[in-house]
Formats: sequence, C-alpha cells, structure tokens
Amino acid sequence: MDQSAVITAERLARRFGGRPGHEAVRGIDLAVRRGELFALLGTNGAGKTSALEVLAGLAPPTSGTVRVLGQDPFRSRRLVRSRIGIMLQSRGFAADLTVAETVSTWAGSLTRPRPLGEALDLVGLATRRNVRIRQLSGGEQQRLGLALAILGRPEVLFLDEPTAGLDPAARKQTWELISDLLLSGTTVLLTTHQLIEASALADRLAILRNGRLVGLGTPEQLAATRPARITFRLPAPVSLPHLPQVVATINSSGGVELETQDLQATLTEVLTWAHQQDLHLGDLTARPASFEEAFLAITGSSEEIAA
Ligand SMILES: Nc1ncnc2c1ncn2[C@@H]1O[C@H](COP(=O)(O)OP(=O)(O)OP(=O)(O)O)[C@@H](O)[C@H]1O
Repeated sequence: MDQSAVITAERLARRFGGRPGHEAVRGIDLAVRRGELFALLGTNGAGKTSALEVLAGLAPPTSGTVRVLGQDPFRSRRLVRSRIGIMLQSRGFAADLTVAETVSTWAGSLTRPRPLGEALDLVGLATRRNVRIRQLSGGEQQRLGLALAILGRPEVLFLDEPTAGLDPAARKQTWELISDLLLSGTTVLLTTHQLIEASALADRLAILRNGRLVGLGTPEQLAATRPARITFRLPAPVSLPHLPQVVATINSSGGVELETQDLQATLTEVLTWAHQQDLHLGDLTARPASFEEAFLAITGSSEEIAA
C-alpha cells in the first residue's frame, strides 16, 4: 500500500444483493495523493458512485481494503469523519427548512465550521439563504450539497457528480471553487461522466467500465495511449514511402491518413520524403490523439489493465 497516499483501495469490490447479486465494483486498486484531484470517470452504470460511497466510508466493501487518511473509513468512521467532506447525488434535505437553517443544522455537528455567509458565498447561494429547500431548483440543491461538503474545511473531499445539472455559469463557479480548494491543499476525489470536466480538472483519472479499472493516469498519459494522426492530400498518384510502425490509409481521391505512436519521427519522414520528391502535400495536419478518443477507445475495448 502507498503510505504517502491519502485514499487507497486494494482489490476493492462491492456487490449488491448477496450472491450472485450484482457486482458493481470488481476489484479496483488506486492511490490518491495528497492535494491532487483524482477523478473516477466512466459511462452510466460503470460503478463510479458505488466505488465513491465505499471510498468515503458510507458503505463497507464486499471485499478488499480501503484507507482514508490511514484509517478504515467505514469501521473507524469516528476518526475520519471530521476530516472529510462528502457530497452525494441523493441529497435528502428536509424540504421545509430554509437554506440557512439547513447549513446551520449541519454546522452544529462540526467542530470548526465555516461561517454560514462564507459557505453560501462560495457556492453562489448567498441570495437564497431564506428560501425553503422545496423551492430550490435541482441545481441549487446541488450547490447546497457542495456547501455542506465544504462546511467543515475538510482535508479530503468526495464529490459525486458535483456539476451534474448545473447551468454553465454555476458549473464554472463550481470548477473555480474546486480549483481554490486544491490550491489550499485539499485532496479531491470526484466522479463525473463529463470528459471535458475530467480532463480540465483532474490531475489523474481512473476510467471505470463494468466495475473494473480500464485506464489510469493523467489525461495526457491516457491520450498518449492512442496513436497520433497525420493527414494530407497527395497531389499526384505516387506511392508513399515505407513508414515502419505506421498504419496508412489512402482513399480514392488521394487523401492520406497515417496513424503513428511517434508523431515527430513520422512527420519528419513524411516531410523529408515530400521535399525530396518535390511534392506539395495538400491540407496537411498533424495532431496527437485527444483525451476523448482515448476514453472512447478505452471504454469500448475489452482489455483491462492493472492499476
Ligand atoms: N442499491 C443498489 N442495488 C442494486 N444495484 C445497484 C445499486 N446501486 C447501484 N447498482 C448497480 O450497480 C451498477 C453501478 O452503479 P453506479 O451508480 O455505481 O454507477 P455510476 O458509474 O455511478 O453510474 P451513473 O453515471 O449512472 O451514476 C449499476 O448497474 C447499478 O444498477
């Protein structure tokens, strides 16, 4: 186990409904470092929420080991509770309380809560403090959930789909808040199925599919698992040079697409060849694979990797 990690999971599994039941999380290993934003990414039903609930200590694993700040977060909940913040998708607020009453009630259970006004300001709910929960929009309830999660100034924050259902302005505000929390040293583990959110915010990501970890790394590392592409149009029906390790496709109108793991080397070879042949390559483009391409390839493939 990585001793420097703030959150660790070893062979974490979670089954619903006894045996055989449904195995929502099937043995994942991960280690989240202090101060990083680690995202669990995956399509609907991949097991993100099921894993987050166990990592946050809200449910025990069926098998495997979880540690948060060195403790078992389920069995030793008392020891970690004051140091973590949790925001879930299902909120369960009391409909008749106001926003301020809800925050104050929660603050009463914390040792060092933020002032009410500060917490509401941070999530953009300052003008809604006297509104009853049942009159809040879904996005506002979402933000109230975030206010409660950060109320106790947690060292470790667990966020389940923190921007789901938010309008673009509220989403941007949430991203900025999360970035500020990271700057102040908070460790954040969040789930999302939004690729842009994951690649923009996360230091590292774990991609889940059918309860298994199928990708782990920085957005750049994951993108680099897919080939880069060079495209151009041939001005005349000439043969391409021999390009080792490159997959070349040529269509009937002279359009060429090259897939390569070494963009610089292949591009150099192509340009040198074109120069020697005195060819002008039309519409030349060269680009590395995007994170989105990698995600689609990883979640669509049957290969699974170890952490
Ligand atoms: N309480 C439960 N009882 C039985 N099955 C469950 C329960 N909760 C989740 N599941 C199943 O476990 C699987 C993983 O669900 P989970 O909510 O963890 O996925 P997710 O990746 O968070 O999906 P989403 O993006 O849709 O929220 C799904 O097949 C789901 O139907």
